[in-house]
Amino acid sequence: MALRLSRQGDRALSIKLDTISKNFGGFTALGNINLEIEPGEFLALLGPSGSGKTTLLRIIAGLEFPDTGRVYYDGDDITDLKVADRGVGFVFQHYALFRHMTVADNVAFGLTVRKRRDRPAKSVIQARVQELLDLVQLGHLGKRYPAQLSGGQRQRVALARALAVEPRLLLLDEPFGALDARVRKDLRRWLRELHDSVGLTSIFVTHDQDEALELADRVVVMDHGVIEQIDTPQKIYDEPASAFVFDFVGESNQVAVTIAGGEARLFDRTLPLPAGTTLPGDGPARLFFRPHDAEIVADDKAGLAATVTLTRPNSGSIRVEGKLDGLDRLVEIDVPVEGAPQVGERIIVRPTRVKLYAGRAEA
Ligand SMILES: Nc1ncnc2c1ncn2[C@@H]1O[C@H](COP(=O)(O)OP(=O)(O)OP(=O)(O)O)[C@@H](O)[C@H]1O
Repeated sequence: MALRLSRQGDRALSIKLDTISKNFGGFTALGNINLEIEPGEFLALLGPSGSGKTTLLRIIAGLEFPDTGRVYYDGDDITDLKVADRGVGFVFQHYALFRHMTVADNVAFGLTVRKRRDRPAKSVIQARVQELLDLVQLGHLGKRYPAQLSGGQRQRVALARALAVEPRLLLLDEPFGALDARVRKDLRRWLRELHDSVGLTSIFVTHDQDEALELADRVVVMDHGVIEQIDTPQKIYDEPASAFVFDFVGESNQVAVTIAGGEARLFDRTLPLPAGTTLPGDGPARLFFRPHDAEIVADDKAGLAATVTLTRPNSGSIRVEGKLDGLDRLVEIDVPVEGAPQVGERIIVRPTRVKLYAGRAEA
């Protein structure tokens, strides 16, 4: 079916945030945020609870106003424009459907509440609602009430409702947060397809790194009201810009070392590092590596000594957990099933790919 919605592709909005900050009382929720979003981009705002994601999304929407800085849509300064005048679609986790209205009436809501002169004819609204329900694959459920739907179906209705007003920008705040893992995964893939077929600009808030990495064209990693990194999912994972990003995105091991004279030192010896590793300046540093970027070697000078505390299957390999010698830290690595060590065995772990960041670990 040809979708009229697909015409929005050429209308997708570009957004620019210029030195946005926001305080609540004495607390800085956002500090000097600069961000440019391309038309048609699918952007994830990723960060731990309280990092400022929702506040930033609300400022982009016009539900909240920044203390300083400007917001531009397609180059126009709309910082002071009210939410109702911005033409934005929302899907929020707790933004429930109207219980007393059918699914079709819920989807039609944004159109039926328009002033008479802007309101499409009843037959046009009906056709549009049907088209949207087909788009979210609920074409046969228009007469049902929200209580008669599953959680995933309700979120799809919420999306159809958000799209009904032909937004140029879709904002989603943890829209699948309350759903079980399986449904979340299905809806995620489906949402990405929907974004591509409708062709709008979408911004998605999540604290789930898998969701951000799987869905987004680019990921904005936030912590304490500042942006730590803006990059493609691949780069966020492979080239984390800070210790925070390395730790927050993906599984990681961390060891405190000291950099001196172009070497990384642990206790009284030099730790051999993979060729090409970039070292920070002299002083305390944090060494990170991912569980799949390590191997077990025989040479006890070639890596970190540990005692195996646990082994378990992990999608085709064996996850080995060990306690590092002399450190109050566990290490986790993935090794081939063949020749995997036993609990209690002493092993030497050699990281094959590491990142080092200046500074000490937070307590
Ligand atoms: N209206 C408000 N009044 C006071 N403080 C607020 C207000 N809104 C947000 N905050 C504070 O600002 C900080 C950022 O909140 P925000 O909701 O943006 O974070 P978040 O990253 O979306 O977190 P979560 O994932 O838990 O939703 C938090 O410490 C929060 O308590």
